[in-house]
Amino acid sequence: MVKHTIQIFGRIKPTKKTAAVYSVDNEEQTGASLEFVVPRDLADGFVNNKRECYKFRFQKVFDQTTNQEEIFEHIAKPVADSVLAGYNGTVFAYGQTGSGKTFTITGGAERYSDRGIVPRTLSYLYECFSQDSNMIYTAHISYLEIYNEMGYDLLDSRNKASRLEDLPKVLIMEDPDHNIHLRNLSLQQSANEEEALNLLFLGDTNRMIAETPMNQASTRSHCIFTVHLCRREPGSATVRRSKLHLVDLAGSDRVSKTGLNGQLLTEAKYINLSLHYLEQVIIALSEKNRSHIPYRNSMLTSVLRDSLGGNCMTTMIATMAVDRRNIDESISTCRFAQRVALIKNEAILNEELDPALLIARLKREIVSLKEELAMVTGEQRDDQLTVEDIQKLEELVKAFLDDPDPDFTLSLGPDMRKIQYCFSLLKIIILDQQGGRNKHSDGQDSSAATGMQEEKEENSHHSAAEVDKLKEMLQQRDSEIRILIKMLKKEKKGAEDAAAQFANITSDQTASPQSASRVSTMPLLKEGSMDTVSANHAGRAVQYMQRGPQLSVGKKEAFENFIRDHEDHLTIEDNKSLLKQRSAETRTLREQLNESRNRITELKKQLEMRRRQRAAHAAMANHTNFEEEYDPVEENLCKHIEQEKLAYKSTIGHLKALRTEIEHLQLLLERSKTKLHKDFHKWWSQEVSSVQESESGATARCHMGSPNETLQPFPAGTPGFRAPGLSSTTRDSPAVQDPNPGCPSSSSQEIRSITPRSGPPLRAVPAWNNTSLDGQVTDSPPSSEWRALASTTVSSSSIPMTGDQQTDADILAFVRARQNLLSRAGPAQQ
Ligand SMILES: Nc1ncnc2c1ncn2[C@@H]1O[C@H](COP(=O)(O)OP(=O)(O)OP(=O)(O)O)[C@@H](O)[C@H]1O
Repeated sequence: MVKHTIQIFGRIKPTKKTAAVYSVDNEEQTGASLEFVVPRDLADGFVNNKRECYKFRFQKVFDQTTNQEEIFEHIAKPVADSVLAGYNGTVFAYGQTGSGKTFTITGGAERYSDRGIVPRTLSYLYECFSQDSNMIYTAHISYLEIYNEMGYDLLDSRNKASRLEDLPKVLIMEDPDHNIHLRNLSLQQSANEEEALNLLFLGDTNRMIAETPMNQASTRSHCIFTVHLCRREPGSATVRRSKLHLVDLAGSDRVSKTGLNGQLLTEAKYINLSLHYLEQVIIALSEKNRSHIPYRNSMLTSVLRDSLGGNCMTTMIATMAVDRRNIDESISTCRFAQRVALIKNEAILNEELDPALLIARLKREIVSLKEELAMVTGEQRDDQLTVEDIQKLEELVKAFLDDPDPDFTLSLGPDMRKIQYCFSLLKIIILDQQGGRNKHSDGQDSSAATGMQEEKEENSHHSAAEVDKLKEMLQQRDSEIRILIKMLKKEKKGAEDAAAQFANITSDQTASPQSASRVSTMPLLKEGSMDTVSANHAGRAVQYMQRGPQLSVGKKEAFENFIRDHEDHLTIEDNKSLLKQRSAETRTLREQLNESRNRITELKKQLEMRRRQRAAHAAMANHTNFEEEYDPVEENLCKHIEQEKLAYKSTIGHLKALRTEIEHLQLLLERSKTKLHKDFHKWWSQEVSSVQESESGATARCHMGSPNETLQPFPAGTPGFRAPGLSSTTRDSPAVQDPNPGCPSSSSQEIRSITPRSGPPLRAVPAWNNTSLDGQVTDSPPSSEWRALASTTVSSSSIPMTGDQQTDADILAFVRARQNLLSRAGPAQQ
């Protein structure tokens, strides 16, 4: 058992604003200190307004310039090490909203170097697994979000959650031994780093997509990413199970300060309530002789029960913003940390016997004991040795005879049948070796040997038949496997071809096969669905659209503009070019690797040749110990090989790091794309409803003004209505005339620049003009239907367009049919 107090670290968020006066001293022998000096006028707002200096102790305080790597090395790595050893571990970030909790735990979404504790810990854990060949490790991952006292499973892979409530709800259960179980929280096995990172990405995407207006940017929810580790020695029934919780708590801002009302206030109260219960638990734990700890008051404290005052190595990161307006919140974060530092945990090695492995081991022991018993009591086992037994024994005898070590023993266990069989084998071998010399020299021996020989022949005949049967089965399986591989390749090729058409971000051939499969599993657009979008449009829009549902033509165009003006666009482009650069670097490194491998092979050949030559010379000169003689050529070749091997290894290291970076960049891009989609849809629906509102008002007015209008203008689909960024006016289409000048829904309505209330402003584009991505404007109308419509001269009508390709085609067909009918009926009736 390891007793220790919860470790507390401080991290100060970089600021460009005027910072409060504070000082960090990491040189102190007993840890570090953080001191705030608050001027008297500011101090008035605090509980103790007489004080001007507030000094707090931490294990270490990381000032503004500290990077993510240092945070991982100092804070998370030691916890990860104890988890690898079999102890539970928790790292949690606490601090006011915007102080850098998510940045510290998960990381920033823009740069690879901004990776937070979670991805870095995953990389570290999997690296440790691969380096420790004496142990078998298995890892499972869960990702829980707690919001308003309700748990949600973030690893829901259905990708359908648009609200938090769509995610599976997690319920907390307690068994009679007071162990907490989380029902509905999925535990996903991850065999390697990439799978684990994909799970993190899935959880973060769900976290982002499912964020409600009330829950923006995770401010008001707690997120717990957990790695469940299992470690055992091969063949051993003893397993060590440990858990690592990486926790991003909700913002700790005090409600009175936030000035909230309504739903937000309820929410803030919930959060505050759960953080309040967390504080209560922490106070109770820091007090001596407190028997009752109120863990059950909230879901958060129930889940983190082991991490606080239990069986866990726990570390807290207090995140702080030091600009002057945040100083009181930072001081209260420090106060909270001081209390946390008093809590003592007792971490125990979570070692247990795996029942399944234990049963298997006990069964083996029973068999062995039975055999021993039979041997001691002289009881003979009369069942025959199986073909496998015989083969194994023959191999054992061969190994025994081949081993030059005189101490090497033939261990057969306490089974007399095996012992006798081996003896008979040995005898046959000896007799064989004696060959003709002793053959038939003694009639009795000879007949015994013949008897044994016959028995052996019978056995081998028997086993030959079995072997044939097995060979046949093997062939059958081989053919099955070949067929399956062929099918798989075909499937994979189909998927890759489709993915390659649409995904140029991930089209790099050097990307890992796993990432390729990630791309191929994305929903793809149907062929031909892009016919009216320019090639350029198709390229980029499709890249972004891979995640979401198919968009109509107008929406695609609007999306194009939206992408261009989105705040994340530059970051995405930067990451894309970085990805390309890294992929190119990977290609170069691969080439270097191949060259290095070839050089090593060549050098080895030369060395081999040299050795042969020397051996041949020595043989001619009858020179026996030539191998010990110094040969400068050989020495030089060996040196070269070693150098090449070193270079090879270092290139492999580089490649591995590059691969991780590429995978991370791909995930960042995916996340940005998802965000873009989400933002676009939000903005689009806002625009649609606002246009609908204004158009319906205007339509009502126009109706009153033109009672004789035959074709009724549609509220939201008139040519005057324009999807954001999409052509809307009929200015360039003289065939379509405005029946109601001045009416907002009429065709004469000029370009209306729609500026989103949220999201980037979009530029207006003239009707019939297709604006390509590079900004060139062409005169072609956006679709053939439109051209046809123009030529049918639908005068004095406003054609409603919905933006949905199918629906719009139906409307146009209807209009054309009507036009035909009217022209047949004659102009008089029109
Ligand atoms: N150490 C840092 N270096 C650079 N940027 C940072 C750092 N810490 C935080 N940021 C930036 O500050 C912003 C807010 O950080 P973050 O979202 O991590 O805060 P938070 O404490 O998790 O907030 P919330 O409680 O609302 O979830 C982000 O844009 C983030 O990238």
